Amino acid sequence: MDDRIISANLMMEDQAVELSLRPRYLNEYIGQDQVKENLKVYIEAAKMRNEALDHVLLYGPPGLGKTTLSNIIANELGVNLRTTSGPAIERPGDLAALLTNLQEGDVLFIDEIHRLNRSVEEVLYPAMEDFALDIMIGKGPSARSVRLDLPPFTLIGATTRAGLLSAPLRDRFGVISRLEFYTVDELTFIVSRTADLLGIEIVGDAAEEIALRSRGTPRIANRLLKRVRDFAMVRGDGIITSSLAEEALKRLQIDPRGLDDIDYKMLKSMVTSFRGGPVGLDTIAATIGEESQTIEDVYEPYLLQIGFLQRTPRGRMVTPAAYEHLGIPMPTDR
Ligand SMILES: Nc1ncnc2c1ncn2[C@@H]1O[C@H](COP(=O)(O)OP(=O)(O)OP(=O)(O)O)[C@@H](O)[C@H]1O
Repeated sequence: MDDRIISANLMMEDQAVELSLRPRYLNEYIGQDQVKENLKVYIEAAKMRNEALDHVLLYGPPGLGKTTLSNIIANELGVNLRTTSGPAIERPGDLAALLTNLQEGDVLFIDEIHRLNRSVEEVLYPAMEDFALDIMIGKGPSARSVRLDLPPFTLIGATTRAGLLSAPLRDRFGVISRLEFYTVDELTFIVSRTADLLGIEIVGDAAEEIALRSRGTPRIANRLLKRVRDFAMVRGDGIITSSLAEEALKRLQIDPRGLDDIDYKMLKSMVTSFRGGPVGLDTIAATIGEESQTIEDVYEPYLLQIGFLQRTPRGRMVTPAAYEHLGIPMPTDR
């Protein structure tokens, strides 16, 4: 059989599993208590008034469950969800087509909303504010604009950092919620829940073992669980015990704090080439051959969270805790 067909099938299976793992209602969504409690009130109030929920901006590092939460909001409201992403909407007409296909109360989810281009963003302003679409007819001096009414809808935007949005766009969201990294207890719960749903037997402290190395991120926790399951099937009897989990995670080169080789590369190059900093983000990126934005969105937030990195006005600095974790003595004159 054609390799591409096999991998396409595998991808579809993977996606189907992913979808079935997604919690569908707020009470199944673990953690993010503050965000959840507030959303419960806003959703309830919108339902009581029979209105569309105000527009919601969700921000936070990737894999914390922004897409999952948007699905839940639509389910809780009992409306349809249309999903798209900033880079997928190339022209104003693409957005107009999406908006005119919405039904009253529907949720439009735009992932990576900070990547919308300017001309598309401008179509979004009146749509968000007045549920209206301004269409230009003709060109040059005879051009005129026609206003088209849209059904009331809820826009949910997701982004890794709220600061990446232009101010006029950010101001048009009535609800702005930041998703936080999950605690080890919450992640342990998520790992156990996923294991249950996938019929994986996991015993003792193995779920916590995986949670500890998941960088506060459910997506990583679920991914590690699946890889550890592979080891359990091939090297053991399919049951994930604590010692098997530890062994498998070691082989996956994930250290006890969840750091991977890129974190190491970054911290070590800061230590060896820049005496631990301060050093600018772009310099770090160039030194280790990664995109600045990837470092800022994916790697740095967790390193800041666990206190291995510090942001100062003069650049990033490696902290004493990170030196200790790396087993490298800190320069005394720093
Ligand atoms: N709060 C949560 N409670 C339970 N399971 C969760 C939670 N958040 C995420 N998950 C699980 O983690 C999986 C992976 O998360 P997923 O990749 O869907 O995050 P996401 O919503 O795409 O993140 P983002 O949009 O923030 O990048 C989900 O399929 C779901 O099973």
